[in-house]
Amino acid sequence: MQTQYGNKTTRVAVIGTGFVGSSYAFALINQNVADEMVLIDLNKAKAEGDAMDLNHGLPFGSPMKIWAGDYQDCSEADIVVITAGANQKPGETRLDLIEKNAVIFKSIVDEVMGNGFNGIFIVATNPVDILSYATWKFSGLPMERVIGSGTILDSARFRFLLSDYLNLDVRNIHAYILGEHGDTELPVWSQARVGLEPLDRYIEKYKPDASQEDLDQIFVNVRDAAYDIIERKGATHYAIALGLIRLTKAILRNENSILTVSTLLEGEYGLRDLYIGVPAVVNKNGIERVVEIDLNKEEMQQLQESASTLKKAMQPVHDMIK
Ligand SMILES: NC(=O)C1=CN([C@@H]2O[C@H](COP(=O)(O)OP(=O)(O)OC[C@H]3O[C@@H](n4cnc5c(N)ncnc54)[C@H](O)[C@@H]3O)[C@@H](O)[C@H]2O)C=CC1
Ligand SMILES: CC(=O)C(=O)O
Repeated sequence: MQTQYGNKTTRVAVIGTGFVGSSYAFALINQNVADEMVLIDLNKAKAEGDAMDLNHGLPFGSPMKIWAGDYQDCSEADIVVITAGANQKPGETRLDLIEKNAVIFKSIVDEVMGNGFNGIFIVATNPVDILSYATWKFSGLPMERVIGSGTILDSARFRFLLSDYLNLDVRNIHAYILGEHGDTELPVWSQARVGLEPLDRYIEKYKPDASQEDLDQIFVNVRDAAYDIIERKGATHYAIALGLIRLTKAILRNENSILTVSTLLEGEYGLRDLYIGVPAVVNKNGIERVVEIDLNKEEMQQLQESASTLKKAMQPVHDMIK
């Protein structure tokens, strides 16, 4: 296959084949973006079963090599996607998962690096901002090669709910959620656009029955979507899987796409030494650059508060890297 990685065989390793990992794996076989996919899980039988099941679908799709493997297979991987670890139980916050998932991450990242991995990590496990920072620290890789899914999913939810409200194609809604992938995230209303129109102008002209209460509720529904879905079916996995695919493609196809991912800030937005969801250009090198969009005073304040919540919650990781 000819990809942006030239004629080299492209390999994605998925660590953790639970709801999120297996949904991602299923989506990947439909995208014709990687030549090989290796599935790794503590529960080896689950990874083997998934590999068998996915392989049986290949006659209906594009050629690909899929197998259940182990950490040695990461040495040749271009991307390692980590979706392993505990998920939220009803009522649990993402930050509640930090203690157990940080320990799991230490062992996974040590194994991956110990086997000579030299590619790009994509992290999805929660709390994703803190575990992306942990992966960067544990791996010793440059920051541009450790990317968290950040608010990629939240921005998608925001765009979908706005498109539904305005009865428009979601692809014409340009709006970001920034900050923690979690309870302190924030909507960037001041920069939201419909086509080329600022959202408030579009609403003024074409949606006179819109109300501030409706818009506030849209954000609440975005912020609380994980709780609402987990209450109903125990996990969220399809939309994040597609978000992770979007990120995978941006890397393997060298797209230079702007996505709201979790990345290390080194002074941007007045913040440093934490991973948090902001727009960034993603290409074959990973993070090419953070994009600093104009935030109004209230949004900037909310971002600072979100960052400060994350910094406080990072202590278990700092204790592990002392
Ligand atoms: N970033 C985001 O937007 C989203 C993140 N998530 C997060 O993704 C993570 C996974 O969620 P689910 O797939 O629903 O959980 P799950 O419980 O279905 O799957 C987790 C998998 O990780 C495996 N695992 C656990 N420890 C491991 C280890 N040391 N090495 C290898 N594999 C190991 C388990 O055997 C299991 O198969 C959770 O932290 C969840 O909160 C979920 C949805 C969206
Ligand atoms: C579980 C999670 O992080 C989400 O669906 O947003």
